[in-house]
Amino acid sequence: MTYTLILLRHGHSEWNAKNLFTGWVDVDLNDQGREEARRGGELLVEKGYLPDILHTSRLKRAINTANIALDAADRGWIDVKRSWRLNERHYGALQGKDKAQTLAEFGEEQFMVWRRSYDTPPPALADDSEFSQVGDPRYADLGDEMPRTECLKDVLTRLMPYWESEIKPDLTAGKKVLVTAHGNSLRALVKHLDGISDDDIAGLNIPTGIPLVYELDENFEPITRGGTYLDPEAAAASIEAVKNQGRK
Ligand SMILES: O=C(O)[C@@H](CO)OP(=O)(O)O
Repeated sequence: MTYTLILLRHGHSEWNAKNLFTGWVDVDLNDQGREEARRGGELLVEKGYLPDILHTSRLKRAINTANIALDAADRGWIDVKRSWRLNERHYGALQGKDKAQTLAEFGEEQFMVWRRSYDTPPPALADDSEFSQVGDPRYADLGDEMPRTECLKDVLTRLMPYWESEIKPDLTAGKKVLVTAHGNSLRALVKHLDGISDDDIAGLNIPTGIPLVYELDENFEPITRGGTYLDPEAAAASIEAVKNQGRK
């Protein structure tokens, strides 16, 4: 018995284009992102990976990526589950800040610790900031779990209960599961699936809009470590672009 899990990072957003830290700010896709999502859906058809169920975050760039991709695959009718546990990493006080300016102000080392270290979160975001999500009705059910900042380790901690209680049961039921989420929530999931060390995860980046397929064995371990991108060339180019954000 093998299980099929398809991971899809949302396409380019308005803030990816502006080079701003985004996190939980609910920014929409731009034209490039919508096109990436459509192409992602076409790839699902071309390579024969039609999902049976969708799991998304509660952020519109992931929701709209899924809608566009599934529409392109004539699969808009499948069941959907949404969870804040798939949201992007909360970027704390960096939300809304320019990546290039942050790099110039704090230097390469601190910039990369905030972006890619496993267990050092950025400073917390004040509740009265225009970029805070405190008081947003979509997170009314979170109570004390509402983050003000997160490192990747925090993301993994809040993601794992959802993986166990919602995604794994769908896989066990024999469904092809599509997860549309974010650069850092997918890095956390991939870290878990591939058993990547706390140090090595710093070097892993997820491209926008390109489906990444994991075939998992009965113990939910990848048959091919790292999974398979449905368009490997486009994935390699996009990974470079993500890596170099803030450096233009
Ligand atoms: O700004 C963000 O929320 C993330 C994803 O776009 O950026 P980074 O790749 O720098 O973690």
